[in-house]
Amino acid sequence: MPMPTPDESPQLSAIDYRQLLDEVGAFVYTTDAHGQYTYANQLVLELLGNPPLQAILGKSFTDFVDIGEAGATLRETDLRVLRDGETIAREETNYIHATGESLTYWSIKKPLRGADGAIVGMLGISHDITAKKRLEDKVRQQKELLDAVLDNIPGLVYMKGANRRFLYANQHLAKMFGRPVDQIVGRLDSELMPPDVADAFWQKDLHMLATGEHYAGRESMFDATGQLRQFWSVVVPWSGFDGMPALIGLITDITELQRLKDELQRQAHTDSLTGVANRRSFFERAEHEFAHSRRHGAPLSLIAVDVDHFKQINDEHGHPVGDLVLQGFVQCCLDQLRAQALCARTGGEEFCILLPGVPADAAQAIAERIRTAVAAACLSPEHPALRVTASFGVTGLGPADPHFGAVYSRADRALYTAKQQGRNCSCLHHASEIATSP
Ligand SMILES: Nc1nc2c(ncn2[C@@H]2O[C@H](COP(=O)(O)OP(=O)(O)OP(=O)(O)O)[C@@H](O)[C@H]2O)c(=O)[nH]1
Repeated sequence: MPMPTPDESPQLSAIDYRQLLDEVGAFVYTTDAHGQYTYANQLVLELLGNPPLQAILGKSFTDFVDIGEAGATLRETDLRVLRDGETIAREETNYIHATGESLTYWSIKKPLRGADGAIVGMLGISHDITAKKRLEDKVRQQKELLDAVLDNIPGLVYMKGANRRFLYANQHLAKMFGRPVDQIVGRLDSELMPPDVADAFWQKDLHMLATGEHYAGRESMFDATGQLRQFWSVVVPWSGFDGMPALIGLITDITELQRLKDELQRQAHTDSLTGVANRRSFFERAEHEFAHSRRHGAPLSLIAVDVDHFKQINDEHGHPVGDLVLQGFVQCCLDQLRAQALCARTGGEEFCILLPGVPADAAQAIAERIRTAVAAACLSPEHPALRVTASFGVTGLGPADPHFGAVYSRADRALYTAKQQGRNCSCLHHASEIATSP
């Protein structure tokens, strides 16, 4: 069917146009050059309180509706249209004092010109976008609220898509990467981390995306300042927007917690006065070394040491000096030992030195070296005349030793012999000697 030409289309009367304008769903009005109504559609009349059209002619919006200070802005805008001929399209929010309502419009105002081009009035079309605006405000507030929660929980939160790109990052994660959030969102994980690290994470991610399983585990990573940090990471698969799979991650920085745990563990294994291993830690490590030497047929020696007449030192110089002597004594021992040796305080003034890989004869030579160094040392600088000696019981692991306790007992007996022999000496008990003697 051929389309009618403009000339053939039915002519609309002024009344028809008015009815049409009442139906457009927007506020439509015209004013004269002074900003006073010359026409208003039904919606405008309803807004003004339903006066007849005749009653509003020659009057302006603010004659009907009190919008307080916003009235000045409104008049200023109208002036720009009526005086300067500008077309203005902008959002306007009017607080209606009578109802306490705040209404927001998207308003277009343009000058109406006469045949000579002079401005004779203004055409205004406004859409009520209050509901849309309220919805936007609500969404914005909810986003701000969510951001406040996610940025203030003490954790690194992110969302990553199945394409390896970050969909969300909170401020803590941004700080860890040393970049603003908008430089993280949309980026590939491999752009933010060393590729091998990103690939290792991605392997885990792939598994979760494929199986829907959750992940929880410890991870470590360098932060933006180059510090190695420890994390507890929990990752949960999510079906995502429009069914696009994604992963939600919550990472807790446990660096400090781990440091405290390590420190507590160190303290639990260390003698607080001398800084060497304590008795419990010594026996744990000794059992381990015993088993290792057995398996590999490697030598293992033990030196049991006791400071001579230590009670006398305490009695003559006081307990604090006794403490200093113990610390100085340990330093003397350590100075003579290699890193593989384990020096431990097993009692008040009793020490043990475990020597993995060292045969008994060589262990006695080490004991002698320590003994000579201790006897020559000044262990308490405030008492230069104070001389300290120690006795040493030495033994090596024997084929018949059923457990480390047997080695320890033999070293202890060797130490007793050294004490019996007048102190400040070392005594070696070979495993074979003990096996043959009752
Ligand atoms: N200053 C100090 N003294 C300690 C500590 N632990 C134990 N002692 C003291 O060490 C002394 C050990 O004395 P004894 O077991 O009689 O041995 P000794 O005097 O060294 O004599 P012999 O071993 O036979 O040469 C005691 O006086 C304990 O009070 C400590 O941490 N600091």
